[in-house]
Amino acid sequence: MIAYRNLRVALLGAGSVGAQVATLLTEHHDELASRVGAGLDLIGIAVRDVDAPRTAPIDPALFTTDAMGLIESADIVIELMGGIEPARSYILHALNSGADVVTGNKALLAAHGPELQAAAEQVGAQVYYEAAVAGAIPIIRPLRESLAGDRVKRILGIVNGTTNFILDKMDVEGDTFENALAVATELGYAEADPTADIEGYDAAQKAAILARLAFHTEVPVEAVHREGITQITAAQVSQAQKAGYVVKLLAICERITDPASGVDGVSARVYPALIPRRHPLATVHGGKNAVFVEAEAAGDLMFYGAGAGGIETASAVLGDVVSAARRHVAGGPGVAETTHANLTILPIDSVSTRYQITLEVSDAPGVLARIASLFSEHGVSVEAVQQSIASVESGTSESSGTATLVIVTHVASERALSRTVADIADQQVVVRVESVLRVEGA
Ligand SMILES: NC(=O)C1=CN([C@@H]2O[C@H](COP(=O)(O)OP(=O)(O)OC[C@H]3O[C@@H](n4cnc5c(N)ncnc54)[C@H](O)[C@@H]3O)[C@@H](O)[C@H]2O)C=CC1
Ligand SMILES: N[C@@H](CC=O)C(=O)O
Ligand code: NA
Repeated sequence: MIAYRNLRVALLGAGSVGAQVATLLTEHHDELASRVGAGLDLIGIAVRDVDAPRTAPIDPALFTTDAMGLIESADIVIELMGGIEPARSYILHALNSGADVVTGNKALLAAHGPELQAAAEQVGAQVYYEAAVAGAIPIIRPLRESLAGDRVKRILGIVNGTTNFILDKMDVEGDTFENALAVATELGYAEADPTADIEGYDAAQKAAILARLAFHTEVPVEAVHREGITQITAAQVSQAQKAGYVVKLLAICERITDPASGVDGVSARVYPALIPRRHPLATVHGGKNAVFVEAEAAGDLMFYGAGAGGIETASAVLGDVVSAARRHVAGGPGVAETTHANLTILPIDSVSTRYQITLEVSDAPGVLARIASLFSEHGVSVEAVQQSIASVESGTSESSGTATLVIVTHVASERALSRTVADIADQQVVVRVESVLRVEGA
């Protein structure tokens, strides 16, 4: 039985996700009301242009350009415009007006999360953001609530649908980067400016959010080491395939100890990495995401599903709307988030992992031994060396007198590895360092 007054829901933005949220809120009205114990009435949608053509069947009377006025009449405000301003001002206005806020805006949360959380706490409101990381996949709630009694050791995530879609198309279909990006944009996966996806900014924002929740520590997005996928070539993808790996853009959040100083802290980083094809993350195809969590007591957990897409992400948004509405009905404070652990955020230099280094070298006696000795001088242990294939296959080795060496190391520190690579690059017998890729999940 519904005893509570109907709750007034305002939506800001009617793009890929917002339009789906509006449709589901309307179509599922009665079902949601019975789950919450109160009707959820969509009272308006703030847009830039009320007359713009829409693909979703939304009542045109809901559209308004008066976002501030709409916010002031709402119990729950859903922000799905993206970007920093005016989203930040609208959310602060909503919180100060006593409304709970639901958002999928990871850019804003990564840049201004502490400010929004403080504003919410001050007025006893709550900010919900399940859609901000890995779209439809429940990962914020599991980290904030289900794993609140455990100790997370490491998170290894494919958290950007656009880049996973592109790399997967290059791997499985041999598609070009440009074509795959165009399709990902058409499917509604990409950000308004896809640079955010392909240069790793979006994944870095998500890594900052995940690390904050996992390690109870503020992690500024600027402290997340970031590399995108624009340097990944078709040749690297195909070489990885031959060697039994797949290239994935990974977000890694990890408790580590700096090998030089012994300082304990947190590493948050995003880069394209090689993963063995047998690893569960290697089977994540298309726009799908997966977050692999290693916790002290729980062991390994994997969260998998749609990381992007309008209707899929709308599911996560609606879950948050239901949580916010239930809190209104039941009363009481929301779920507390703590950043009391205050761990040191360690730079990329403090990280240790495995590496694959591809070199073009003179095809002469003693070269391999010289390269191997440089690894050993820097304390980097070599696991495997392969004399490639690529230059021989293309018939260039005989004509150019060069060979390709693919070297995989055991776990080494980033510092030792970069010194090794710098020394290798200085050798006369080395024509060029073709690529240095980290190997994860092995
Ligand atoms: N598309 C996806 O798969 C996912 C998106 N998100 C996030 O959800 C949010 C929305 O994403 P999309 O729907 O894909 O973006 P979108 O670009 O399709 O839609 C945003 C809409 O907001 C409108 N808008 C922008 N500024 C406005 C303003 N000042 N006033 C009124 N309307 C304004 C735009 O005109 C556009 O219609 C973003 O923060 C995005 O990062 C999160 C997870 C997945
Ligand atoms: N652009 C993002 C959308 C979801 O967060 C992505 O591709 O994952
Ligand atoms: Na999510």
